[in-house]
Amino acid sequence: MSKKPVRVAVTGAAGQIGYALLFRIASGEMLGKDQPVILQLLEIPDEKAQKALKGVMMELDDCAFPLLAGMEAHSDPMTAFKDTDYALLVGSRPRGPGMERAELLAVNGAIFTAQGKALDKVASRNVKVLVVGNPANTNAYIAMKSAPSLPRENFTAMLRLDHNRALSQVAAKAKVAVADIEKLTVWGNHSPTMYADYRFATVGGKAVKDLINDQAWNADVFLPTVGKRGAAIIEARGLSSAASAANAAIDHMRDWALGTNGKWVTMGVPSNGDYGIPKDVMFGFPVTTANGKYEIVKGLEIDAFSQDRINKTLKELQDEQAGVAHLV
Ligand SMILES: NC(=O)C1=CN([C@@H]2O[C@H](COP(=O)(O)OP(=O)(O)OC[C@H]3O[C@@H](n4cnc5c(N)ncnc54)[C@H](O)[C@@H]3O)[C@@H](O)[C@H]2O)C=CC1
Ligand SMILES: O=C([O-])CC(=O)C(=O)O
Repeated sequence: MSKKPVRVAVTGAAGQIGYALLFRIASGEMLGKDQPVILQLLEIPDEKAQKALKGVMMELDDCAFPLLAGMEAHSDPMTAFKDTDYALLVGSRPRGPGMERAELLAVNGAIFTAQGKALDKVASRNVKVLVVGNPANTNAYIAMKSAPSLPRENFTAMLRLDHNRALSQVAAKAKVAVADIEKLTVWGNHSPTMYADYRFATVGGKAVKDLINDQAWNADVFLPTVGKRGAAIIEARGLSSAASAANAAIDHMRDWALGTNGKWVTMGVPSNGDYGIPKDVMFGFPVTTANGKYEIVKGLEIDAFSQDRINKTLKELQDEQAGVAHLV
C-alpha cells in the first residue's frame, strides 16, 4: 500500500535555494522514494515574488513527479504551515560581499518571530523545523522561543553545509574518499567561528588526524577555509551558495527523518547543557539519528585547542542571542 502524503512547507520558495531544493524534495531525495509529499510554499506577499513562485510551480508540474501529491502557494505563514510535518525556513535576505551573516539579524530576525508563532499555532505537533536563513542558529533560536507549545527539540539550524565542506577538505588533504570518512563534526555557529573537528574521524578504522598529521594545516588552512567558504563563494559567484545549501538541507532532513544507522552527522540543535553549552543555545553538535529523533554524541574529550575554539563560537552565539532578546 502506498504511504500517506506528508506536508512539507518551504519558505523563500521562489529564491535561489528554493529553486535548487524543491525539485529534489518532490523527486523523493529528501524523504524517500516511496514517500508522497504535499508542498506548501511560502513567499512574501509581493506581486513579483508570487508570480515567480507560480513559475516555479509550473516547472514542478512539468516534471510530473510521481511523488508530488499536491502543491500550494501561500503568502501567509498561518496558512503555509497548516498541519505541516516538515518546515524548511529558507526565506530571508542573503548577505552580499563584505558582510558577516550576523549583520543580517536586524533584517531577518523578525521573520522568525512571526514564523515561530505561526508554527506554534498551526503546524503538526511533531513538525521538524530546519532553519537555513541566516544567521541560521540565532534565527532557529528565535523561532523555537516563539513557539512555546512545540517541543524545543523540533527546532534545528543548518550546520550541514559546514560539515560537508569540512568532509571535502579533509578527504582532499588525507587523499581518501569522502564516503569513507566517519565521525567528523562541526561545533557551534554557522559562521567563521565554527569549529570543524576531525580529531575523532576515521577512514576504514584508521585515525584521520594521523593520516593528516599536520596541526598547522588544521589551524591555518583547514579551519579558515571551511569557516570562510561562504564568503569565498559570494566573491566568486556574486551570489551566495545555493545548490550546495539546498543539498545540505536535503541531507539534514533526510538523515533526521530516515536515520543515520549510527553514523555521525552535524546538526544545530538546542543544547541540554551538553559539553558545557548552556541550555537552549542553538549549537552545532555531532549527532546520530534514529526513528525521527536525534541524539547528541556524548562523552567526547575536549582538549585545550578545541575548548578555546568552542568558547569563541559559543561567545558569538551568546552575543547574538543577547542582541535578539527583544524578539523572543
Ligand atoms: N545555513 C546555511 O548554511 C545557508 C544559509 N543561507 C541563507 O539562506 C537564505 C536564503 O538564501 P537565497 O535563497 O540565496 O536568497 P534569495 O534572495 O535568492 O531568496 C530568498 C527568498 O526568500 C523570500 N523571503 C524573504 N522574506 C520572506 C518571508 N518572510 N517569508 C517567506 N519568504 C521570504 C524572498 O522573497 C526570496 O524569494 C539567506 O538568508 C542566506 O544567507 C544560504 C546558504 C547557506
Ligand atoms: O555565506 C553566506 O552568506 C551563505 C552561507 O551561509 C554559506 O554559504 O555558508
